[in-house]
Amino acid sequence: MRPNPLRLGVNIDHVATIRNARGGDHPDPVRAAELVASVGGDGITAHLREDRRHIRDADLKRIQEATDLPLNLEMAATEEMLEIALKHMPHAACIVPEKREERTTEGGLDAAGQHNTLAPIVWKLRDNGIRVSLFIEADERQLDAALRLGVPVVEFHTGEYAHAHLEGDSERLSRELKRIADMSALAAKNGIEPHAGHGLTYENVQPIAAIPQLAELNIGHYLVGEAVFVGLEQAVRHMRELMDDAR
Ligand SMILES: CC(=O)[C@@H](O)[C@H](O)COP(=O)(O)O
Ligand SMILES: NCC(=O)COP(=O)(O)O
Repeated sequence: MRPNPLRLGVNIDHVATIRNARGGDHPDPVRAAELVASVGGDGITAHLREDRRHIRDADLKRIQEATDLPLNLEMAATEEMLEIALKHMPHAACIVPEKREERTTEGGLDAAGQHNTLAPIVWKLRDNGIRVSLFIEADERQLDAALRLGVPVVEFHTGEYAHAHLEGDSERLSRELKRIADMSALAAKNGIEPHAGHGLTYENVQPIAAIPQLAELNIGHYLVGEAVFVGLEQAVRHMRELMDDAR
């Protein structure tokens, strides 16, 4: 069986982090989105955090106007974010868990424990034609909950996998990889399109990219960091090559 094509969504949040460090307008995440489009990235991901620590409201419209690439808006499950999503109508909305004090998204969304909170938000987005995705751990209980919510897409949080790789813990790494592979197969079998992302790098991306059912990887922090040394275009191109080789 030939695996599905694997899309690369580039998360440009941390271009905005650098911009915000000085309060001006440089570097502009919109310019990053244009560069991603020019080198064949498949989509732009942007997380409008409740505390606006990187992407800001005004960036969304500017990103949408600057490129034709589909925008995947990462958002917390709140009324405020729902309203913003409905105003901007991104191609996709990925519901993520959010804690103000966290350094980054530390785990997956508890879709199983929050069905009643998530359901009206998921349905409202879906009824307005936005492709809804849930950012969850690769775990059967969470996948079941995603099925019950009727979402077309889940994105598996690869943070634990990335930590295991960083720490050189090969046993944990194999375990994490297996659960992402198993849950990707189960999602696809049940008609949900599996995506993955968080903490992916040149060094750890290939085993994930080789999972045949995965349709999209969303990668940001590492690419923006690497862009400091080689430029964003080259960083995206190289990531794309590694993903294609792994396929
Ligand atoms: C949900 C997720 O994983 C992304 O939004 C990404 O990591 C954004 O960066 P921060 O988590 O650092 O805000
Ligand atoms: N959903 C994951 C994402 O968009 C990118 O995460 P990271 O590569 O910035 O860790």
